[in-house]
Amino acid sequence: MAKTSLDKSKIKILLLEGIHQTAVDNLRNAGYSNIEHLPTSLDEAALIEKIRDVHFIGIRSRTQLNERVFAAAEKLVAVGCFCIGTNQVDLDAALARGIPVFNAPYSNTRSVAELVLAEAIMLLRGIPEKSARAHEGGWLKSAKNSHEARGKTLGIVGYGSIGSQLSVLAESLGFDVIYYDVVAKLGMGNARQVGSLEELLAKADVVSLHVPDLPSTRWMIGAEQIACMKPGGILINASRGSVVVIEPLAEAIREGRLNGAAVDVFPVEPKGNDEEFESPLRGLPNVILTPHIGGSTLEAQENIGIEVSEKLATYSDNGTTVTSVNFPEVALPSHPGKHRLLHIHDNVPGVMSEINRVLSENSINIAGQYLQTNDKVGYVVIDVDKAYGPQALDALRQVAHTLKVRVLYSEGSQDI
Ligand SMILES: NC(=O)C1=CN([C@@H]2O[C@H](COP(=O)(O)OP(=O)(O)OC[C@H]3O[C@@H](n4cnc5c(N)ncnc54)[C@H](O)[C@@H]3O)[C@@H](O)[C@H]2O)C=CC1
Ligand SMILES: O=C(O)CCC(=O)C(=O)O
Repeated sequence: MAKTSLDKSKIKILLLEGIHQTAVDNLRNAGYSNIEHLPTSLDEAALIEKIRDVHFIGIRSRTQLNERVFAAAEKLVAVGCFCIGTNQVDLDAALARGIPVFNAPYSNTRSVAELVLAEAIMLLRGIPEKSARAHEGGWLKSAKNSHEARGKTLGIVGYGSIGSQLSVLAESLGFDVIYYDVVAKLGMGNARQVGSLEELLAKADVVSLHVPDLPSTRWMIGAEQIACMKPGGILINASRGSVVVIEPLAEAIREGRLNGAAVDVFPVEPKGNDEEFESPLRGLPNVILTPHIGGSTLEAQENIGIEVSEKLATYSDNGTTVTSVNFPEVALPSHPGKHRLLHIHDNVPGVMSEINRVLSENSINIAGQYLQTNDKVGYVVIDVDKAYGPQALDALRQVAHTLKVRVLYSEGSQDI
């Protein structure tokens, strides 16, 4: 009997952190029924236990997929980050096991930009403090430290998707926009790139951070940088908690050197809504603290659910890895009537000739072959006319430097 693929109902999908229902619906419509959908993240011990028989996992920013978790994930085929940032995933550990990681690079961009703009206006007017006082029965009617946005300088650090979207919205409200980025970028509208972080900090009334978590951005705003900011300046961080050293920021607010701050992301964030949030910023005047909700709008979450689940289903069904953040990108046609082999291996010389030797020795004629590599991994997809026999598959798995082999039969179901 011809070898048959693993039934889709046996492909186990684990979705954590309250990923939007659109993801579940989309995966079900694509034929995947074995879906566990949990509202929270899992701690490392629970995750290690659960991930052993999982083929696809979906997470947001809270779940840490580290080397120890990947080591336990014996059946894992792909990871979906239902967010922009992928710093919570050890991308090299995934790559070393032949596991592509996908994300949603644009779906919550607008949500973050809108929140930051609103916060800039609220902080320029001292609203957090005035509102808190009114809630307590006080009446802080005063124009002291209250400013229009018009004509103020907004300094954006990291002029990528969010930074540039914010730039457009802010300019339409009358901000003068300057930005600092390590890459030369064309400014939107009248926005101007400045040559250094120090220059931006010295010129901006409001500084907003939109860099990814990288070794080069870790703690990039500390005491020295805060001291470079304009007296009475405002700092907004909706990027990552590793970008700003919190204590000097708190001190600058306490001493009145800065007029306000909005912080959405923290060095340590509660693991769930039941855990207490602790921060030196708690209780400080004109400081907006939000629980990492920059991208948490219904619109963004709905779109992210669709986008990332589609990427997972497409990879599962036909091997396409386009937009993966750690993997060689291959765009594949559908393969009616063909049997598709996915071979993932260390990118070292000689692997392709070994694969082709095995195919030739087993009289397997190649109908299509698609190869991409990155500096660590090679990903080759081979379509053939007849089913791979167990002997050929075993030989392909034995090829030195093989990381993972999967077969997708033309019916669309697969052998994992
Ligand atoms: N608070 C929240 O809920 C959310 C937070 N984020 C965070 O925002 C970050 C930015 O998102 P996008 O704009 O989509 O990313 P992006 O990749 O489009 O833009 C990042 C920009 O930062 C620049 N950059 C990198 N290193 C830099 C450095 N040392 N100094 C100055 N610029 C530097 C890059 O060249 C790039 O232009 C994400 O990586 C994520 O961590 C994203 C979405 C939601
Ligand atoms: O929605 C989330 O959990 C995280 C949002 C975020 O920080 C991102 O998209 O990078």
